[in-house]
Amino acid sequence: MHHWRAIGVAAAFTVGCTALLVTIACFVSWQLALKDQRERLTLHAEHTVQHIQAAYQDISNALHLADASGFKDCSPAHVLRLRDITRNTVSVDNMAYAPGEIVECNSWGPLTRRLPTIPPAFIMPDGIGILPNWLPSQDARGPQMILTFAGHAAVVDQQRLFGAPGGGDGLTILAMNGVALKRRGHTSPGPDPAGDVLEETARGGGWTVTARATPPAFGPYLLGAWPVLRQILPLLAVLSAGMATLILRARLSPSSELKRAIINREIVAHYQPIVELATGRCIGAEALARWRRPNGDLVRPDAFIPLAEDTGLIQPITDMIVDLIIVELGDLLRRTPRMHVALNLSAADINTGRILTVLERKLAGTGIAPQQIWLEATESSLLDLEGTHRTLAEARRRGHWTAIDDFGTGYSGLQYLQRLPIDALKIDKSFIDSVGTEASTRHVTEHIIAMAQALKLDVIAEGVESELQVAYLRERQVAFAQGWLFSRAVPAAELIAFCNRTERAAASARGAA
Ligand SMILES: Nc1nc2c(ncn2[C@@H]2O[C@@H]3COP(=O)(O)O[C@H]4[C@@H](O)[C@H](n5cnc6c(=O)[nH]c(N)nc65)O[C@@H]4COP(=O)(O)O[C@H]3[C@H]2O)c(=O)[nH]1
Repeated sequence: MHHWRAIGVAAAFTVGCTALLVTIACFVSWQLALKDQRERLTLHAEHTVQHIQAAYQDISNALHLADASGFKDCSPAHVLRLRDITRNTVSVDNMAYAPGEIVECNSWGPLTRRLPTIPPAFIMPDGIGILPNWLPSQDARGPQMILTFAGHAAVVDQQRLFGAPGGGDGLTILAMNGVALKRRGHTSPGPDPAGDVLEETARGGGWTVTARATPPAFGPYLLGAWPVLRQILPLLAVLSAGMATLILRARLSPSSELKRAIINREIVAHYQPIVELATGRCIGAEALARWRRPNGDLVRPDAFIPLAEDTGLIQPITDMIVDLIIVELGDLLRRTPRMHVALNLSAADINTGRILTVLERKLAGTGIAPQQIWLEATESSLLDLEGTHRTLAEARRRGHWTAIDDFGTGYSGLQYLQRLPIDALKIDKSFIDSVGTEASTRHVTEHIIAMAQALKLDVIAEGVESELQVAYLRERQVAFAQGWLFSRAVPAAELIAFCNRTERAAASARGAA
């Protein structure tokens, strides 16, 4: 179920990621298109400036030629001269003579209707006046530009003047020397009233030209780009699926699952009672970690403690068990000072001694005495003898009891035991199992008990499952035991009930005696 959910998440991730990648690709290509348009706009403005400069040179020559001709009378010779100049100047459509308030003649001859002159919008440094946006009539030719000098005027097609190469594609010249330009088909100068616009300005030879374009909006651009996008879509989907697989693998790896379990506080503690064989009373319990999965399954420590030890996750687990002991058994321990809880330590906890400061910090102010927390080190984890010695000695100095767990499964001999600062020894279940059997280990069991007693260590038998084993242990003065015969590892509430029950039973046995 858990995996199906993860696969569902991965599928959703793939779709989401593909959509995101498509959006990013579209956005980036849209931005590139805008950048490209901006560059073309700049180029267009620069070309226009160059074009105007060249055309202006021509027009200026034409005006100076007209002036130099000396004609000021609109005589046929004057008109002929104007016609000649017009024909020989590419940019100029017509030449006129207007020394006062009306235009007197042009290259076609004297004017038959009265046409008043209009003052220029601005004057260039060389004295030529310029009037853009002149519409002689509502004819289809569009706005004209009039350049005047010493009574003569040159009429120029404004659109042709600004029709520099590099234009097109919706690029237009918006203004010249600060004057907004009318375009063909537009009745008023200036930008379109709505929408985003891009504008770029270029300067040169006394001319300032602003070019303008309407950039494509994101939505319409996408529609245009869809055929290309469709081609790369499978590639993006494969890329997303690859990423989803990698993430899924990392998420489903046992160590990341365990890490998540720790963060989600899925690690819980069960407690197995330790009983005094002489009275049957509960004298304490061993805290044993369990992993309660979100679906309620309880995972045994053998399935995750080795992984936790390998991946450095054992220390947060130990800390979590300490927290649980304080919260769940705090009341019991405060009420019954002779009771203890045994905490399993990992090799890392023992070698570094870190657990001692953790315990000191966590126990402070709880009313739980250090001697109520027994520290168990498995025999197989005692690799670093010096570190172990230091930590166990310091633990005892702080008041904790120390015990060797699973004794007999490693290679420790009497000499080794003698040197370790410990209070108790737990005999591994495999030796207790041999009691009453013909197994060769049964002699070792005898030997371990004798050895522990010789060293004046408390002995706790682990994995006691039968009365026969109890009788055997009693006979050899083994004081304490734990095992399924008494109780399995149970949640805190059941442990407390078990201890109360054994306490009442022991009291009534004492009363009866
Ligand atoms: N068949 C049988 N089994 C019995 C009987 N009595 C007790 N047991 C089991 O024997 C194990 C005793 O714990 P252990 O030797 O410390 O061995 C523990 C301990 O080494 C490790 N462990 C458990 N909790 C922690 C922890 O919080 N930290 C560390 N570092 N190790 C832990 O995992 C090991 C296994 O723990 P569990 O699976 O809980 O298994 C427990 C307990 O449930 C019995 O009569 N019959």
